[in-house]
Amino acid sequence: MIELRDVHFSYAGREVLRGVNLTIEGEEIFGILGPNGAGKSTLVLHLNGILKPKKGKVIIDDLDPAKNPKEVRRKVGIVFQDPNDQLFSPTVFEDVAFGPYNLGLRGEKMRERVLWALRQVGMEDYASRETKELSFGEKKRIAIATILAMEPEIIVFDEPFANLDFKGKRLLGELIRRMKEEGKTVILASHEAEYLTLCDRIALMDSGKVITVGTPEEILGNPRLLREHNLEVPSIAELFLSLGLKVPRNVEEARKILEEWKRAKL
Ligand SMILES: Nc1ncnc2c1ncn2[C@@H]1O[C@H](COP(=O)(O)OP(=O)(O)OP(=O)(O)O)[C@@H](O)[C@H]1O
Repeated sequence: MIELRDVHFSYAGREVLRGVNLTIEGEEIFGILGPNGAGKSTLVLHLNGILKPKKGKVIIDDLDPAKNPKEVRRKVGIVFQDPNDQLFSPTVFEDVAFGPYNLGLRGEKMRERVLWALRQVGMEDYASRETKELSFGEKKRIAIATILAMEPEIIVFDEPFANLDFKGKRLLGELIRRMKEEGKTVILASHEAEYLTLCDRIALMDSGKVITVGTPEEILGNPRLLREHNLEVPSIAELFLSLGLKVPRNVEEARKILEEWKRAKL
């Protein structure tokens, strides 16, 4: 369980988290939605002790990341917004192997883990490539693999879909759903509401505060609330709402809702 209790944080005296309260539990995909500068990345960096609250508390399964960063980092993996902050080895293999090596994996076991993680993001052919030569989107996928390779119970993605192509987005969406099925907690921070339709719950953040927490239907299906906080209404939400229909969470659900709607119209 992840709990944030009245978390305050300032950069050089400027308060950017102003009393954040949140509880995230068990197998769920939890979205943190907010405009640029809302404090999403700052909040995310509190989840494994990279940043420490100036006031308030973060608790991860009874552990305080500020006091037990090592234990917490085994549980919580964070995929940073910029992959250049995550990748530092000469080759892709070495970058992805860094985490498993530190967890004590060696030899064939480590190799298998690295190749498995690369497969999850569709990058299995990139193991021997030089990291610095990759495109931004390719780096982004490798950065995701470096975290997957450590098999954290809780995985946090900061703007994961930005700069990914169609295949990258599809694979990541499937991966996130699979991780939830495997019992993991997945946290997605984004300013783009359209990427959060797959969430079970979404916290809307603005100006360092959680404004409200709700289901995708409650948050994404509320264009007035989104616009009030300078967020774009997903076109799929706009379309379904204009037809008087529920906002779907994925293509299959959209198809079902439309089929029922067509049947009711006939
Ligand atoms: N290292 C830093 N030093 C000083 N101020 C910072 C630093 N990092 C972030 N800030 C400021 O803190 C506020 C919150 O930034 P943060 O990156 O957490 O927001 P965000 O919601 O993730 O934004 P975005 O959607 O643009 O990624 C912003 O006003 C930002 O300018």
